[in-house]
Parts: sequence; C-alpha cells; structure tokens
Amino acid sequence: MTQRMIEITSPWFLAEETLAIPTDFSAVFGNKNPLALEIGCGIGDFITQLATRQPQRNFIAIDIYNKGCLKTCNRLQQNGLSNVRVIRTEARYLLAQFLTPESLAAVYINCPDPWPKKRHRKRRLVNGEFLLALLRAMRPGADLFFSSDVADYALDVADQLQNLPGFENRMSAPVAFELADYPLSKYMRRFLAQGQPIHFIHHRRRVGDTGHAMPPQPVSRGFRSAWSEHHA
Ligand SMILES: C[S@@+](CC[C@H](N)C(=O)[O-])C[C@H]1O[C@@H](n2cnc3c(N)ncnc32)[C@H](O)[C@@H]1O
Repeated sequence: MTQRMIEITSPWFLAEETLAIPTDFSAVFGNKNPLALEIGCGIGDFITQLATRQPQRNFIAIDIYNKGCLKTCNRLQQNGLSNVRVIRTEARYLLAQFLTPESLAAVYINCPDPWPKKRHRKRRLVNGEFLLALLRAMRPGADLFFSSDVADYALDVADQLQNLPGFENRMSAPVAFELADYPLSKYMRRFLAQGQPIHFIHHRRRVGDTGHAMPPQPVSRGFRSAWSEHHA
C-alpha cells in the first residue's frame, strides 16, 4: 500500500530532492541560530508549541507521512513561525545524507511507532545503531528527548543510552512520567486522556565526548518504503 501523495507547495516545506548533500541549514534559515530536529512530527502540534517558545532556535520537523507534513506546514503558517522547516524524509536517511556531524543542538522524538508485538520490535526506529547516528549529528552538550507510551520501548532506549558513553542522563531516573515544561504532542494527549502514562527520557551528548559516534552508514532511498507501508 502506498500513501496518497499530495503536492506540498508551502514555503515551510523543503522538498527532499532539492536539498544539497549535506545541507547548509544556516543558509536555509538565513541565520546561524542553533538547529534542533523533531523526528516524526505527525501533524505538527508539538513543533508548533516548541518553536513558539524558542524563537531563537531553528527547527527541522520531519516525517515520512505526506499528509502529516502538509498539516504541519499549515499549522506553522497559521502560527506565523519562520523558524521551522518541514521535510518529508526518513530519519536515518536525513541523518546519513543531509546533516553534518555536530550540527544539532537538540533532538525530539515523541511517541515513535511502537511496534508492540515482540516479533516486530526490530522494526522500532530507536535502537543502538540509530542512537549512534543521532550522537554523530548532535553537538557536545546537545539534548536528546524521547517519549513513548510503551514502557518496554522507553526502558529499552534508556538501557541503550546508558551503555553509550557519549550520552549522559539529565534526569534522576532512567525514565520519568513527567518532564517539566515539555509540550504535549497529539499522541501524548491521546494516551494521557486514556489514563496511560507517557515515559520520558532526557539525555545530553556529553561535553568533551569526541569519538563515540560512528560514521554514517550508507542508507538507500528505497529503505524508506518499508516504513511508510502502514501509512496508506
Ligand atoms: C505514532 S506517530 C507520533 C506522531 C507525533 N510525534 C505525536 O507524538 O503526536 C509516529 C510518527 O512518526 C513517523 N515516522 C515513523 N517512522 C519514521 C521514520 N523512520 N522517519 C520519519 N518519520 C517516521 C510516522 O509517520 C508518524 O507520523
């Protein structure tokens, strides 16, 4: 099954095929403000709140879901936010192709697809290899925020992070049920309304960390299709 592709003409949208490899995002935004990334922005409610609160930062919001990218662009436009751009792309592809090492000041991943069945867990986006690719793109001192409604996903990510010396935990526990001043996404609000807790993780790339990130692995464009199958 494939997504129905809607052409997105919004000025907030960057078409993946027009981006330079790697991309100079300072030139895209016309300033050298710190750059942050949201992976899996959905309909853009989280990034809209965050970018409103942090006008001194630039944000890239990515999703493989075409309609979600369109809704995110529309929401950003309604809120007049000039510090965000939306890209329809796959996270690993973005990290391997478009981002330079140490270019990100923060990364946000909220309620990633849970793949709850045990035999599907290997499909989860956030694993050790992915965290190393993130680490490479994060500058020392950059923040990584992860949230999930699925306890075992969050515990697994917390475990992986604990074993990566490039990261340090910014909270008093590996996983918390609250994160002060953190905006709520659509999925977070949905789960909280159903009485399900959200599990939060906040790590930082250790200042002084030099060599724990691995070089980018080759990622093909076709790699993305498996991830978009369920968005028909
Ligand atoms: C469960 S939704 C959560 C959306 C939003 N973060 C929220 O909390 O409301 C997960 C989102 O991640 C996107 N996604 C899944 N895998 C992705 C990948 N590999 N790269 C980019 N986006 C991805 C999906 O298309 C979907 O919009």
